[in-house]
Amino acid sequence: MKPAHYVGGAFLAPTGGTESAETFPLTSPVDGKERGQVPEATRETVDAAVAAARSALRGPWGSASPEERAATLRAVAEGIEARFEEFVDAEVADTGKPRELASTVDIPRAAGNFRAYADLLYGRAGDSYTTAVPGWSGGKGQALNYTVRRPLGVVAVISPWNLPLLLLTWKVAPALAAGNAVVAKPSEETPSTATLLAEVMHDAGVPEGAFNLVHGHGAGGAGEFLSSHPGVDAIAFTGATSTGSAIMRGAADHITPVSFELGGKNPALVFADADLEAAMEGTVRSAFTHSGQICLCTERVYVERSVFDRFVEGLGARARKLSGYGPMISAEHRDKVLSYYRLAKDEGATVVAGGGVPAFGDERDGGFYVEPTVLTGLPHDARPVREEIFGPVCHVAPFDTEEEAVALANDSRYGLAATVWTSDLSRAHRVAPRVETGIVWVNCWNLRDLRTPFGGVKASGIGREGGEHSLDFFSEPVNICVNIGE
Ligand SMILES: NC(=O)C1=CN([C@@H]2O[C@H](COP(=O)(O)OP(=O)(O)OC[C@H]3O[C@@H](n4cnc5c(N)ncnc54)[C@H](O)[C@@H]3O)[C@@H](O)[C@H]2O)C=CC1
Ligand SMILES: O=C(O)/C=C/C=C(\O)C(=O)O
Repeated sequence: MKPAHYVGGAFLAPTGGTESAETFPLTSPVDGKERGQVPEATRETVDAAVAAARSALRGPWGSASPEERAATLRAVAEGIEARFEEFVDAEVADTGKPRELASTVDIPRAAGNFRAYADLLYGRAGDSYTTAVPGWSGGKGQALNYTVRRPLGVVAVISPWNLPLLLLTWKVAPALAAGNAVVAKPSEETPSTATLLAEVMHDAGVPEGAFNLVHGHGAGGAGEFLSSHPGVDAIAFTGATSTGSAIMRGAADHITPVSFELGGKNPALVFADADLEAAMEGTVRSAFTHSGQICLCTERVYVERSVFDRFVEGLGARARKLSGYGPMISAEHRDKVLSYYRLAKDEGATVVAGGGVPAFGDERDGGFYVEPTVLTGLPHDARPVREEIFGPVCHVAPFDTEEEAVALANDSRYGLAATVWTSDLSRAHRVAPRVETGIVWVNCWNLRDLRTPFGGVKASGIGREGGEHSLDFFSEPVNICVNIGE
C-alpha cells in the first residue's frame, strides 16, 4: 500500500492531477532503512481538499440525517475490522510498535471510535425553555426556546505519529458524526493507516468530499497550509505544545476555533499506604508503554519517603527486565531522548535502570531504540524533570506529606494526566481533585471510557474531547425562539 492523498472521493497519484512530483522518504524506525515514498501535498492540493469538503456540505453529506450518518460510521467501523490485519501490519511498519499493542489498542480503538460516535448520535438531547413574553416587547403570553446543533463546516484534523490511527479517528469520527466534512493530515512519519482509512471510507460509500486526506509535513507544508486556510472552520489537533502555539497563530487570522490535545509531564503520586506491587506494575505500564511515546505516560513519579527505596528498587528491576519494546519514531526523536539521558547524568542523576542504547546484535541496531530508563536524584527544577521527553523514562523523587506531593505534582507548566496510588479512599478523593490535570487516574492508568472528558489544562491543551464534549466542539448550538402567543 502506497500512501496517497484522497481528495473529493479520488486517490491522487503523486504525479497526477493537481499534485506535484514531490515526495519524501518513509523510514523504518526498526532498522533505519527507507521503506517507500510519501507524497508531499502542495498548497494547491490542500486547496482542492478544502474545496471538496465544502462542496460535500452542499451535497448528500450535508443533508444526511443523524441516522444516515450513524449508519455511515458503523460501515466504516466494519470496514476497518474487515481489514484488521492490514491495518495492524501498516501501523507496526510505520511506528515499530509491538504488534500486540497495535492489535489490542490502536486498531480496535479506531473501529471503536466510529462505533462510539454512531451510538452517541442517538442519545443527543437539546435544551428547551418556555419563556414569558415581556410586555415591553409588545407581546404577551409565551415563547418557546429550543436549541438545535449545526455542524461547523470544514474541519481540519491534524494528528501525530504516536497512536496514528487511534488519534486520527478520535477526531474524524465525532467530526463526521456531527455532520462536518473533514480534511485530515496525519503525521508525515505515519501515513499508512490513514491511507487505508481513506480506502475504507471510499468502499463504505462515504459521500465524496466528506472525508479528504492530505499527506506532508507540518511547518511550511501541508499542516500549515491546512491550519491557516481561510476555508477551514475548525481545527482539531493532537501533538506538541509548541506546534499548538504555531497552529494557533495561523488560526488567529481567521478566528478559527481550535481543540488542542498537547503535551504532558505527567506525575504519579505513590503513597505509602498503596498496594506497592500494583503501583510498581502500574508505573511500568504508565512510563514504558509504547516506549513512553503516549502523551499520557508518566514521566515524574513522587513516592512517600518511607517506601521510596523499596519502590525505586522494584521499579528499576522491572525496567531492566523489559524486552520486546519498540523504537523511538525517528532518529531525530531518538537523539532528543538521548540528549535528556545525557543531560540527566550531567546534572548528577542516579541512573537506576537503562540510560543508553540497547545492543540487540540484529537489524534493530540500525533502528532508533533507547533503553527504558529510571532516574533519581535530580532537583525539581532540572530540565529532565520539567520538560516533556516523550520517551521511556521517568524520574522518581521522594515526598514527606500529602500537601507536598500535591504541590510537586502541580508545579509544572503541563496538566494533562496524573495517577494516584493509595488504598486510603478518603485520601484518593481528597487528592484527586486537587491535582491540576484534566484526567486523574486512581490505582490505574489509561483506563478509558470514550464518553468521558479527555484533555488537559495549562499548556496541555484547550477544550475537551470524548463523548458529548467532542460533539459539542464539532457543532454550534443555535437557539431558536418562537413566539407562541397566549
Ligand atoms: N500527543 C502528544 O502529546 C504528542 C506530543 N508529541 C510531542 O511532540 C514532539 C515532536 O513530535 P512531532 O510528531 O514532530 O509532533 P508535532 O506536534 O510536530 O506534529 C504533530 C502533527 O502536527 C503537524 N505539524 C507540525 N508543525 C505544524 C505546523 N506548524 N502547522 C500545522 N501542522 C503542523 C505534523 O505534521 C503532525 O501531523 C515529540 O517529541 C513530543 O514531545 C508528539 C506526538 C504526540
Ligand atoms: O485516546 C486515548 O485513549 C489516548 C490518547 C493518547 C494521546 O492523546 C496521545 O498519546 O497523544
